Amino acid sequence: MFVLVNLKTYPCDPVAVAEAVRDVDETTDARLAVAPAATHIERVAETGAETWAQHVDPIDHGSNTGHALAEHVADAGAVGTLINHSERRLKLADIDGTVRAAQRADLETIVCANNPAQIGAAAALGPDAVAVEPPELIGTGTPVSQADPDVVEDAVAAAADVDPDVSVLCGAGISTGDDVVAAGDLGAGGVLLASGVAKADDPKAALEDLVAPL
Ligand SMILES: O=C[C@H](O)COP(=O)(O)O
Repeated sequence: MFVLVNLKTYPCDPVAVAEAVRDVDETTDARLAVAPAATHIERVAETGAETWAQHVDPIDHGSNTGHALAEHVADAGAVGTLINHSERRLKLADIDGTVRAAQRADLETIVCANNPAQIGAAAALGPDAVAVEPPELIGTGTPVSQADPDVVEDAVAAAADVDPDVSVLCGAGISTGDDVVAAGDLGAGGVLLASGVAKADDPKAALEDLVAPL
């Protein structure tokens, strides 16, 4: 299972969380990675933790003030990027352009979507993976894998119909190892989570609990 921890803009220490991700990753067969804010990518990547961007823009080198260029994100140490997170929604053409920009910079891609129909459309754009996240469950602590198992199963089916090589993650409210196991039982290849680790008093203990049953 792939466990990707999105730090959003939570007021945690990104380097400390990254060190915990790195250390716990060495104890498990699961794959752990962390997605810090753009300004923290370089420091986080220097810890040795697998580092992802939360967003890049569908642009090339040039006159793009205030944008995140895929090549810059890769140079800073990121190996992949989230695209179209529920808190950073894009138009369809921009999702497509961002997947191409990330591929140009050799960044792995996960396109996020709200529901199975959008997952099918996202999978058609050729990312490495898609992530289904019902927005109403994000940050609630109520795990999608238990509160809305149908949305996960339907997302897995929708992606497989389009491209069986596109992996499916699920996210929203995931915070325990049982939630991760439930996600795997529904066909997900990983989980995308944030508050369960970023807001935990002890992020390393939270990570250890997430991977304990795997
Ligand atoms: O990127 C992560 C998701 O939005 C889930 O957030 P959450 O784990 O706080 O519900």
